[in-house]
Parts: sequence; structure tokens; C-alpha cells
Amino acid sequence: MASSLHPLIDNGITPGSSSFSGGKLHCRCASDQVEITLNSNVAHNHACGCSKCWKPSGSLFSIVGVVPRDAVSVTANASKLSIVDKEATIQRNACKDCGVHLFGRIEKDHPFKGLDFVHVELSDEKGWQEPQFAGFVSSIIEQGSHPKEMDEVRAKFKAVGLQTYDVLSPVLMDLISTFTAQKSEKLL
Ligand SMILES: N[C@@H](CCC(=O)N[C@@H](CSCO)C(=O)NCC(=O)O)C(=O)O
Ligand SMILES: [Zn+2]
Ligand SMILES: [Zn+2]
Repeated sequence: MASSLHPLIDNGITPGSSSFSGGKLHCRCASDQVEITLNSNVAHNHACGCSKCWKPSGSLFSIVGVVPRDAVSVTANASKLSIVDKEATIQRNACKDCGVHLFGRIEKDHPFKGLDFVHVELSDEKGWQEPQFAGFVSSIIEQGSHPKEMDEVRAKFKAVGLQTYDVLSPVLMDLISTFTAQKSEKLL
């Protein structure tokens, strides 16, 4: 397989630090970078194969994790941010100049409301939680990967110790279903 899954996956995974408590993200502009300050490590960090998450060029997958929205502040060049798709559940705030997504926020009623989606590769700091699983793996076919490549893609994740799923991990899917069941009062 010629394509890279993601630079943070291809050569094995570097573990994060449980004592790490946040840092700064920067967009990829040569000057006047958008800066985001995170007062928290990420959780549920994962490789995402969906078409909506930002990926570095040449990679099939995004690496995206969540932080409480209260732990996120825009600390420089906020005027360069624009929401990619206002209709999407996750409103991804991207730099208008370089296209990098700085944070994705959920405003509607949703099990993950209150959590922002971020890409820790935009930080120079070390210690961010390492990817825990790969989600939305089959979605890469929708972006042009051939179905015949999928065994190799899944085997590569397995080789670096990551489980693959075609939606999210069981823990996250259970959270979504619990939210839905509580809303419809099937679960009290
Ligand atoms: N096959 C579609 C899937 C898109 C999708 O549902 N993406 C997920 C995961 S994003 C991070 O885990 C999602 O929750 N999307 C909500 C949103 O993007 O607003 C595709 O590839 O496009
Ligand atoms: Zn930029
Ligand atoms: Zn995604």
C-alpha cells in the first residue's frame, strides 16, 4: 500500500503521558498563525477515516480527540477562523488561509455536546494521549480507496496495536445509544 495511514501511526505509536495537562495548537500558516490553548489533554483520541475530519496531505486518516469545550480558548488570530459546514453536527473551525481545522464544536443536543474535537499533531508539545483505536475505517472507500486495500489498512492498524471499527469504538457507541435511550425514556 503506497499511502500513509497517518504520520503518527505509520512507524508505530508513541505513548502519551498521564500527567500531561495540555498545550497549544497552531495552524500551518507561515505567519499570523491561529493559536488555540488547551487546558487539558485529549481523550478518546483516534484515527478517523471519515471525509469530514481534517487530515494532513497524503494521509488516509485524521487523528482526532476530544477535550472539554471549557478547556479550549482561541489565543491568537481568531479572525482567521471560519466554520467549514454550519449544518454539520461538529462545527469545524478552520483557518481560512491554510485550511487546517483548529477545533470542532457541537452546539446541538448530542451525546458529545460539551466536547470539542481537536488534532494534537498541530502542537509541538509531547505527552498528548496516543491514538486509542481507528474509527470510520470503511469511510475511506467513499474518498477513493479501493475496497481491495481494506485488509491491508486494517492489518496495519492491528500491527501497531489499534482495533479498527467502521463507526466508533464500543465505548463511544454505548454512550451514544445510552443518550438516545434516555431521551426516548427507554432507559431511565
Ligand atoms: N461516511 C461518512 C461518515 C461521516 C461521519 O459520520 N463522521 C463522524 C466521525 S468524526 C470524528 O470521529 C461524525 O461524527 N461526524 C459528525 C460530523 O462530522 O459533524 C463520511 O466519511 O463522510
Ligand atoms: Zn492558517
Ligand atoms: Zn471524522
